[in-house]
Amino acid sequence: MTKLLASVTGPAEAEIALSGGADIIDLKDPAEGALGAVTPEILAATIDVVAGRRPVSAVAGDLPMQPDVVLGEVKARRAADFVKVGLFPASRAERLSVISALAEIAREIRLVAVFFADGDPDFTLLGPLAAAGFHGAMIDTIGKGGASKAAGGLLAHLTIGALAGFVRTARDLGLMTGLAGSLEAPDIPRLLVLRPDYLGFRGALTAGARGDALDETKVRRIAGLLGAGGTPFEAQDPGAPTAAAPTPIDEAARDRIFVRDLVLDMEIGAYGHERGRRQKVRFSVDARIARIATTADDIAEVYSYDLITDAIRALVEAGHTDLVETLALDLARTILSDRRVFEVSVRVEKLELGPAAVGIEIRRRRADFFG
Ligand SMILES: O=C[C@H](O)COP(=O)(O)O
Repeated sequence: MTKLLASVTGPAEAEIALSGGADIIDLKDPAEGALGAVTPEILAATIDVVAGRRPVSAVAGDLPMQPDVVLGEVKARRAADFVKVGLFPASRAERLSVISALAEIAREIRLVAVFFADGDPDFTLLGPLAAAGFHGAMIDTIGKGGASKAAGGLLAHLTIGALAGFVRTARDLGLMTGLAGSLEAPDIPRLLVLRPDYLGFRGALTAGARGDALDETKVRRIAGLLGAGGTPFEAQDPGAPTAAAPTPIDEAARDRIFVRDLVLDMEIGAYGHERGRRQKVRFSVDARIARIATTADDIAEVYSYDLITDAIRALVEAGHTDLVETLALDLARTILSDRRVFEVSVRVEKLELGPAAVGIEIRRRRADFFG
């Protein structure tokens, strides 16, 4: 299950984060920048208060990409369970020099590299990070609050497809994965689809601005959304299938979320002439969900069509697919992995093969994939 990383300023906020249900206590000074570090003394005091109840991570600071500087700051925080090291904008050679300098301590200190979605992220560095012995890799944003908040968080800078590629590659390399960057409640179900090891929050957990104190109610709400797998409606779904035999659909208890006629260019087809080029494919998806409560006005509580378009785009960006059948099944499986969705129809049409659109339409229920 995807865990909640909560960035706190010290022992007092660590207690609030723990009471609210955070899984990882992450030390950070928001006044000092995206990865503003707390002092080793505050780190020690927080580790004392947390007392092993949860892992404690610490950021090394907003640092220049100079090996000696980074190495020194990381070593000063070796008491933490994880130390997060930012890969700030710099040349590839400079970033690589920092990564290889850290290899000497990667056996004794669990290192997590932080890419910045708005800071020239270079995911080809995932291989060198794994080779250097890093424990994990995550994405965050440098811009926080104010004007940059208006510019949006993580999803304003990287597509779901790019994030899916990051999580997949990092996981294949054996790295723990995390995503963060001015995340808000509605982002949670969209990112849970990617199954990162954790999502990181600060701004969404405070009473107001990012520098304000942590608010336990807000931590609890975000923890609840993560713990529910982004599926707060599950308990209200009276007709959720539990056995292999399909239950009859109670039409009155269902609502419908749809995406119609989304046309994207993608690599698809089993013929030689279809390889190495993109062609237009039209997607239409109709998802049956538990009836939405008449009081629901919070996007975080409602299954969103964003989840459908995200799933389509992630599959399209994942690379060549031979068959529309495979594509339709993968899409149906992804959409039904959200427990709020009871049944889905997926239509995939290739638009450039002849005078007519050709393709497939399938209808599946949760029990078809998940028993
Ligand atoms: O590591 C996670 C960050 O502290 C996230 O902070 P933010 O949600 O304010 O961008």
